[in-house]
Amino acid sequence: MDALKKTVEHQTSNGKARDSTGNVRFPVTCLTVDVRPTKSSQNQFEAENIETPIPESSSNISPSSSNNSHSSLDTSSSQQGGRKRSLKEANDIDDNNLSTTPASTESSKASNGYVRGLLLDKDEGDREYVGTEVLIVRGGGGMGITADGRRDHTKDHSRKDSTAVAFLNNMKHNVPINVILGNKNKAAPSAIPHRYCVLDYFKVTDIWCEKVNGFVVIFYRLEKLFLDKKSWWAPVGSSETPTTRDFEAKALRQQCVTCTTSSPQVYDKGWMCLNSDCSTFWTSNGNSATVDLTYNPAFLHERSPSENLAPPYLLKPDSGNLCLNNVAAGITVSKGATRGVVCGNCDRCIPRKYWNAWKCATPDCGYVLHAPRDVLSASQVRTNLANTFDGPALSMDKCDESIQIDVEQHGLYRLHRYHLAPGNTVTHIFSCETLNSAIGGPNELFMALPQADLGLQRFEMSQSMSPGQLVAHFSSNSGLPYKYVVAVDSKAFADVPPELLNVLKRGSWAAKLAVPGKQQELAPFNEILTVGYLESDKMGYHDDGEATVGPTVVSLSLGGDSEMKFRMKAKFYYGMPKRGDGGKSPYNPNLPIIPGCAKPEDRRRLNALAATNCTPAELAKEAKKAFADCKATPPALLNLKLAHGDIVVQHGGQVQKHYEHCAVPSDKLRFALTARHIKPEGVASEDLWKGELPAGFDDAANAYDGDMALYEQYLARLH
Ligand SMILES: O=C(O)CCC(=O)C(=O)O
Ligand SMILES: [Fe+2]
Repeated sequence: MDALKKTVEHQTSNGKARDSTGNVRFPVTCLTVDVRPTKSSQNQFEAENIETPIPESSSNISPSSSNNSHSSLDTSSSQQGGRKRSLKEANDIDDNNLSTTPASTESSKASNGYVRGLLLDKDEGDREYVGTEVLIVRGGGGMGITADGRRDHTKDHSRKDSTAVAFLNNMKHNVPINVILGNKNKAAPSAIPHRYCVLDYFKVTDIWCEKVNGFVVIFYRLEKLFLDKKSWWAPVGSSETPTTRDFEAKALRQQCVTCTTSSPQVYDKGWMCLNSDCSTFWTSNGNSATVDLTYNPAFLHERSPSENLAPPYLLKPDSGNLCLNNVAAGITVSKGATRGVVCGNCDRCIPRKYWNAWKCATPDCGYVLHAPRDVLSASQVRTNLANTFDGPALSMDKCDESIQIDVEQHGLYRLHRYHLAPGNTVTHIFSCETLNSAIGGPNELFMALPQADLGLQRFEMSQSMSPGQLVAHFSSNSGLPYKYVVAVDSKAFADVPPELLNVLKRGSWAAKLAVPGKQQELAPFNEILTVGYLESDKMGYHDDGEATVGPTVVSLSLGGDSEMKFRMKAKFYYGMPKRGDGGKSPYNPNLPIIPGCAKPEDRRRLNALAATNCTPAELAKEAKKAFADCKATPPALLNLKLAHGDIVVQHGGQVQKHYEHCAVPSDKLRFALTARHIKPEGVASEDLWKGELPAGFDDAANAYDGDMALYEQYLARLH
């Protein structure tokens, strides 16, 4: 049975899409939707932002036909990113090619050189055309703010740009594109019923160059792949699809006498050479083309026969049921399954907001599709089985030379304590196979968690440019309510599955090892945040330094591997919030020079200069010179390679104040269970009971002891 799963990840375009008011003008971008069918013909959308602004319509032809079926994409799609970061930061997982802010070039690479889908939404500029069977769209990139303050083309497009190469590949290899229309598109021939609606499959028929604002811009003509049915977006009352078509009727195509390139007659004013390399490009009788152009009706009316090639999957499902039970284990955690499905009742696209189900948000629809609960073992989701020895694990962590490390062994656990500042540490406690497979250990915990009713869901980002946008990872809170960017309800410890209390005990054990001799500083943990990462989910850079949270944060990692990276916040790394922003955030001589920061010698020199009576402009000039060769984003100074069963303890206010961390899982399913001490004074009195632990929980006899008996057994085997 075919069904459709789709999503669009809305991503900012690295600040480029902000208008003069500083608001992100979303969506000015065109998202390519990478559509990949699975074995079971479930159709899956994976979106990539190809940053293609679409110009406004200048003309419309009268539409044809009638069929009101449509599929829609919900705006509440998931966002790569994390808990409490700004969107800028959410998109800012910088090093090791982990950028989540692809420029158009990167997107095309990610689509393997083909355009899989095209989103046409809020548009700008001229000459966009959205007909019922033909589209004319402008390629992305090359936009900027003009001297008179308008957003327009400020750079030439090149046929070598990855977007252009991808469209050309689609045209030459006859690969269809799934087109989605947003309801902010002014060129749409009829009202678009949902925020995003799937139009149909289209093929690329022509690619040519024009001039917009004096710059070369590449245009694409797309034609509906199958012409037998009236397009659902045709205006009501428009004529039906003709039963016969004249496929021979073509617009004029003429070879240029200067460059011999053939161009179609796109505009009714007459033919022009549309090869941007030609000296006669975009001229008519020796004069540059005017701007008040209307399309050549013959070019718009051209049609080519439907292809013999059937599309790889149905864009609109013929049934709402996904046969997920019949497919390989892991489908519900694979990237495709992290996306939306089309509602079986009302065609709306439903994001996977809940761990266990897709639930349609259309009022009174009531459609729910349950995600089967695959019971996966940790070894099924781990691709890198490096830490699967019986004895203490090997370390693969990396850290900057400024960071001192204590290496210890506690039973079968290896412990690395990284000193970011005196009394401020990040401790990595490495597990191993013997510990993981112990009774009540990480293997059991990992298999039990997805079955437990933790209420995991993707919450809405409060700072999203697109209301309703969801964070990428699933989370649920237990114990005292933990307030960060998303409003997460909390389950009382009295009501949580025993596995979470087991995690809490392990966390307390780990914190005592990580922060030796400071037992009195360790306020008891009274909250656990469970974060579930499906394939490709990650958490962007953020800190855990909320005022209501104690100084010790401990996380247990279960399932897939992950990197956990720590970097200094830009302000502390460079001595200014952001390097190279034209002096808007000037160098601040009062910030501490922390070991591991960029150019400490220059910082000292700048600070000495600041202590003289130099002007702010002189200081800014010197700072600009000193940091001219620095990358804009600080590098990770500590990169922990977390494996199943590993525990990380962050301790000390400066870890959160001066540094930020991110989690980048590499496998299909991972949980991070993070315990904190929430200061009760910030919690509403009616919620305080939620943090109360069952009687006997704190008894020494019930505490986790680091599985010391297993260590003894291992030693006995060694000797
Ligand atoms: O996924 C992880 O290991 C880290 C999670 C985290 O940083 C957090 O929940 O604050
Ligand atoms: Fe965190």
